[in-house]
Amino acid sequence: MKIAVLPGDGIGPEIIAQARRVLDVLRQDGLPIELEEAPLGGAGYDAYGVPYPEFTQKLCRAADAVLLGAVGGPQYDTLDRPLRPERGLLAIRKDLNLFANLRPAILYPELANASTLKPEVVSGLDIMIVRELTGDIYFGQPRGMGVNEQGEREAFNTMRYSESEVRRIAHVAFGIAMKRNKKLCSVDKANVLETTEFWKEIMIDVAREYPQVELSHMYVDNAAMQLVRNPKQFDVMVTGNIFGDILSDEASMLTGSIGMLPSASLDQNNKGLYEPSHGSAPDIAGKNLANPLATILSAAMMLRYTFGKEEAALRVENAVKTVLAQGYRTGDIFEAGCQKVSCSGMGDAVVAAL
Ligand SMILES: NC(=O)c1ccc[n+]([C@@H]2O[C@H](COP(=O)([O-])OP(=O)(O)OC[C@H]3O[C@@H](n4cnc5c(N)ncnc54)[C@H](O)[C@@H]3O)[C@@H](O)[C@H]2O)c1
Ligand SMILES: CC(C)[C@H](C(=O)O)[C@@H](O)C(=O)O
Ligand SMILES: [Mg+2]
Repeated sequence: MKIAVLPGDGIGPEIIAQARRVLDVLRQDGLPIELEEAPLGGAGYDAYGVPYPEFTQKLCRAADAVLLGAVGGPQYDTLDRPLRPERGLLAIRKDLNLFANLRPAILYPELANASTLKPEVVSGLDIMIVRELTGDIYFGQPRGMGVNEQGEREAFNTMRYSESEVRRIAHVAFGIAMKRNKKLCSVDKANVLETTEFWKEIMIDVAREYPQVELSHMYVDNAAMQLVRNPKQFDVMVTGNIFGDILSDEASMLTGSIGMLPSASLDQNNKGLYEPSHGSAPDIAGKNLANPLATILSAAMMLRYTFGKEEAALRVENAVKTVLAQGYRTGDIFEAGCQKVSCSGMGDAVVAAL
C-alpha cells in the first residue's frame, strides 16, 4: 500500500501528522502501509520553485494513493498565477486524471448541535456529493486576462465540458446511487448555460442504463437554498466542478464544520487522492487548533476506495465516532459540556480509540 503524503501548507502539516498516526497504528496491526512525503503547493514552490515539482509528480504517479493536507496561503497570493499553490492542486488532479470527487456530508449524531440547522432538520443526514473535478470553468480554454477590442482590460474563463467527461462522471454518480438509495439529483444551471444544458441532456441519456435510479434535476441556485432548507431530500447529488466546490462547502456546515468533511478524488481505476474538503486555514495555522477529523476520515476513504480495506476503513470511522461520543471537540465543533482539545489532542483521542 504505497501512499504519497503531501502535507502542503498552513494547517496541512498539522492535520496530516494526525492522519499519519492513525495509519501508523494500522501498519503496526499488520497493514503493509508505506508512506513517503513530498511537497505540493506553497511547500513545492518553497522547495523547488514550482507548486507541483517533478519530485512530487514522480512519487505520486508511482504511488497507489495520495494523502493531501491542504495548499495555499496569503504569502503566495502575489506570485505569478502559474506558481500559486492552488495551481499545484489543479495540476495534480489533472495529471492523475482524478475526475471523480466524492464529498460525503454525514452528520454524526453527537454534532447535531454544532450544525447550523435545527437538529430535527439534519438528524440522520447522509448526502454524497459527486463533483466532476477535471473539467468545467476550472480548466476550460481560453482563459486569461487581456485587453478587449475597445482597449479596456478584461478577464475571461471558459465553462466547457466534453461529452465523454460528462458521461464518465454520470456513470460514477449512477453507480454510487445504485449502491445507496437509488436517488440521484443532478445540479445544473440549464436555464442559462449551454454547458450545463448539455450536462443535463447527457445525465438523462445515461439514466436509461440505470432504470432503477430515480433521476431528478435542480438548478444550482435552488439547490443551494434547498440544502439549508431541507437537506435530507438529497441522497446523491452530481454536479460540475465549480458548483460542486461551492455546494460541498455549504453542505459541510450541515455536519457541524468544514473540519468534518473528507473527500476522495478518483480516477477510472480507483487510484485516488484523499484530502479534507477545506483549505489551509491560514487564520489558525501553526496554532495546533485545526480539526484533523476530515483528514482522518479522508484516510478512511482511502482504505475503502483505493485499497478495498473496508474493515480498516470502518475501524477508523468508528474511532472517530467514539471520540465524538466521548465528548472530545476541537474549537470548530465545540459546545458547552464537551472537552476542548487541540489538533494533536484530537489525534491522541483517535489513536486511543483505535
Ligand atoms: N484543497 C485545498 O487544498 C484547498 C481547499 C480550499 C481552499 N484552499 C486554499 O486555502 C487557503 C485559505 O482558504 P479559505 O480561507 O477560503 O478556506 P479554508 O477552508 O482554508 O478556511 C475557511 C474557514 O474554515 C476554517 N477551517 C478550515 N479548515 C478547518 C479545520 N480543519 N479545523 C477548523 N477550522 C477550519 C478556517 O479557520 C477558516 O475560518 C486559500 O489559499 C485557498 O485557496 C485550499
Ligand atoms: C483550492 C482550490 C483549487 C480547490 C478547488 O476549488 O477545487 C478547493 O477549494 C477545493 O474545494 O478542493
Ligand atoms: Mg473548495
